[in-house]
Amino acid sequence: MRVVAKFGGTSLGSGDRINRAADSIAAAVEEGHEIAVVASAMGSTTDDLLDEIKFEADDRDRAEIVSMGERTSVRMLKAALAARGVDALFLEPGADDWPVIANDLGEVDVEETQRRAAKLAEELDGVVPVITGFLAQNLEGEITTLGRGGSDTTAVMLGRYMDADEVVIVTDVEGVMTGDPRVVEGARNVGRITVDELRNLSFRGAEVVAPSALSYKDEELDVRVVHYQHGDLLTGGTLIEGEFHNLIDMQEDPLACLTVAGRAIRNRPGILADLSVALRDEDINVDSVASGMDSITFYVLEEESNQAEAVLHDRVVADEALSSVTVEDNIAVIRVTGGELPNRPGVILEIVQPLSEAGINIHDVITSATSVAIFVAWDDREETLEIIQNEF
Ligand SMILES: Nc1ncnc2c1ncn2[C@@H]1O[C@H](COP(=O)(O)OP(=O)(O)O)[C@@H](O)[C@H]1O
Ligand SMILES: N[C@@H](CC(=O)OP(=O)(O)O)C(=O)O
Repeated sequence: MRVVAKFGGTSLGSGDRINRAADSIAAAVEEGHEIAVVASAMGSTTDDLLDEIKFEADDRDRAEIVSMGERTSVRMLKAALAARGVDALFLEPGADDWPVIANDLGEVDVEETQRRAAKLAEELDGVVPVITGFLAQNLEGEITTLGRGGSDTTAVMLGRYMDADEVVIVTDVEGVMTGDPRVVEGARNVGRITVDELRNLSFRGAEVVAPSALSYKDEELDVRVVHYQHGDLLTGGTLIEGEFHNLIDMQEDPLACLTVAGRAIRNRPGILADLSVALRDEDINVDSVASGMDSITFYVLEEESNQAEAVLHDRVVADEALSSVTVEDNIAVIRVTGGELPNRPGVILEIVQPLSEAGINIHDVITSATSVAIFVAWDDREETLEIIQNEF
């Protein structure tokens, strides 16, 4: 099996941990696997280096300084592997075989990186390359970085472009857990999770795998998260499944929008739950909810609109602090999911501006960490879809 194993800062945080990392790599090589290693800076080295820049330094100097973290780790790990009789070499920007090319903003040159990674893969041949994570080289040959947490991106991207079977992210937790074990008690390993689910979580603070790394995951590439104490790179931990979806998707059937207004919405805890339970009890599936100060809007399939209206009307009649329910049919929703949406300043404007120029009335915009849903009239859906497709 061809494996890219990424060791995070925590798994290389001391000489003892580097020995442990080298043992696990040596064991996998011994079992006959082809291994490429991606190494982060030891422990908190990146933060420590950045903290010591107490002077004006341009981006180039900062990248040079911060790169010393990863450049130290790969030398340590390569030497630890050599001490175990493993034939290894270290790779950093500037090396002949260096694979990761990006501009000074950290945007990867996909074509060039793919070409170089494929070449590196051909040359694996019994030698373990230990590659600096997080670092890239621009087309002028200068050092740049992929941004904080970028070693995960190095690993998953190289895993994909080197045609690896598996990427293993070695860190200080058993895997992806039900919550951050540093914060919640009793967190347990989820065992399996889809890449889209994890990407949502990682955009919202679960730093176990960087979100930009997950964009490179495709169906064929397994990504596993394991604890550095586990010892075996190829079993256990959490398996991240599926393919990252970057898509523009139009709901096939028309929706109806039901809006409930009343003062209860502003000041009564549990009102959203009450209304949701009433709909659930009638088996009505809610597509989306948009909550304002004085009203709540539920989007449901249009074919369920009459039933939903009756349910909500019963609640309004029974509750003095609710005033009215109203329905609009013939609504379409177009969702833009994935990509670098959350990192793209002005992304909502990029969508709504051309729609407004085309005279399309936007019914609602609902955003999440990794998606934007645009609600428009059913008759405007084709034109809206076309405009959004042109924008992305
Ligand atoms: N749901 C979660 N599952 C696992 N770890 C999580 C989760 N949410 C947050 N974390 C945190 O992510 C940390 C691992 O990420 P990070 O510190 O970046 O590791 P590394 O140095 O190996 O890259 C864990 O120590 C844990 O506190
Ligand atoms: N060392 C870099 C890159 C990185 O990915 O680190 P880690 O794997 O420890 O999260 C950083 O701190 O941003």
